[in-house]
Amino acid sequence: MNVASPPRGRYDAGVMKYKEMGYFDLDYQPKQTDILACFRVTPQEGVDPEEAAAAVAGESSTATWTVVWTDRLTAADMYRAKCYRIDPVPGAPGSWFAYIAYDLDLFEPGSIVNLSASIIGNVFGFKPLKALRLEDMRLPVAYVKTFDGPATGIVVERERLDKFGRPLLGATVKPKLGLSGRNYGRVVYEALKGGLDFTKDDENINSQPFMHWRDRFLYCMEAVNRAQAMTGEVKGTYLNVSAGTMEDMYERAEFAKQLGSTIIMIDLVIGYTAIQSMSKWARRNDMILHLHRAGHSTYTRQKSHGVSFRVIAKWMRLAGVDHIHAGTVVGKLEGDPATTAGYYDICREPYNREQLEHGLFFEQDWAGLRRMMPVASGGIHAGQMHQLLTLLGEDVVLQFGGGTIGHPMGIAAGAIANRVALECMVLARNEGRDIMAEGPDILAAAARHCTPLAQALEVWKDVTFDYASTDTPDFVSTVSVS
Ligand SMILES: O=C(COP(=O)(O)O)[C@H](O)[C@H](O)COP(=O)(O)O
Ligand SMILES: [Mg+2]
Repeated sequence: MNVASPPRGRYDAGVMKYKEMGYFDLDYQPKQTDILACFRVTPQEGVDPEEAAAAVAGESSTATWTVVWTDRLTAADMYRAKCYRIDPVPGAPGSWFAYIAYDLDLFEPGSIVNLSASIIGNVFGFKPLKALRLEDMRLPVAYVKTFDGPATGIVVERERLDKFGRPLLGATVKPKLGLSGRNYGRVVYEALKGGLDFTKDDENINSQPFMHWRDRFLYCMEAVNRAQAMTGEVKGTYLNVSAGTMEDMYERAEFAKQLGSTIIMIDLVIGYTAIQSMSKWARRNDMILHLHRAGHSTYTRQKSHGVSFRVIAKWMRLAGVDHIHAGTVVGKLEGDPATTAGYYDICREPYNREQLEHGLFFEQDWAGLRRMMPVASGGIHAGQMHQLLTLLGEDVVLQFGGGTIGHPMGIAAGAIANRVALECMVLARNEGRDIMAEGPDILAAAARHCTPLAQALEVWKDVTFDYASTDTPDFVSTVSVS
């Protein structure tokens, strides 16, 4: 900001640089209880990066554009966020990583909405900045402990489903809009009978004229019950309870419970408060809570501006969802391998160490909060099973929508192909084989005894989504590679 005349005393009326108002202090040692944030700051031409970083600290905590004497009625020195470190972004001239510390007292306990109203409230529109991105946050244990976290978590989900030692398999019903309740239920039945553990509503299935929500829930649960009886396995279908009001969502969730569903689903676009409310409901009602991250790419995908998905994943673990879409790497949607590995760590580790190569700028102690099951979904098929298992590990739901329902011999055949591909790959891995190298051979060998798998491999053999990722970590490697 342009400041005309040199400042007088700290609390004299007038405009003063943010740096001089106390929002920039490279000597500040963050406290264990501070909330930390790393922003990628791209100032406008001619704006001092340190002043820009101080402005971010100021505008996301206590500051306004001019000195206000009422600061003196508060513990202003403590309440001011402080930029305590600033580094140029490697390979991106004109951008800086600014590390900012916030005192815990600035935030209401147990409220993502309050946290986000400060950290991403209005600072992203600040004129002296060309662009701003929230890269990562460190949430202190003292703050983590004010949230309940996931109601169910990975361990209890596996216990309830009685499924161990392999990824879970799912499918999004397609086409995503237009099916009647009865035809929709047929898709669910075929997919579950064929060998999937879960089917799911898509993000935009709520209660449309072609299929009201009660029709969908009734036909889906009939399909689940029949498939369970057929296979002797526990099955589920994520009933999307997202709706225009909380009252509607509660009504839908209650009906899902009444029908015996093990799992319900919500979309990220319902908002943080609604997500936390549904999490509390899920905890009270022993329900697994699936979150579709619908809408996230509008602000997560570009490196220079927005909020990284790793921050959203952290907020969602606090807010308490059990499943979260976290990317596939090999599928149709954005997903750099290193960045995606960082998201999966946030979901599944009890403690994240700082790992710049995965985009994790801070260590994060989850303080006993349960773990989220990451969901890999979007343009994946049986021919990628070795890559999926290697890249994503075992505690993950692999969801093949088109890759089940698009099978040339029908939905059940698509499900069989996926189940056989998964089981042969898990077996090969457990036998110590190098599945990344031998994957195609392992699948081909299994396909000799499984026509549906042979057909799936044939029809999708050339399908890859090989595009450059937009969101990759920027860091200087400290590991020397010889
Ligand atoms: O409908 C699908 C996938 O369908 P299909 O399996 O037919 O491609 C999901 O909405 C996306 O996976 C969401 O993406 P993300 O998981 O990245 O948020
Ligand atoms: Mg979808």
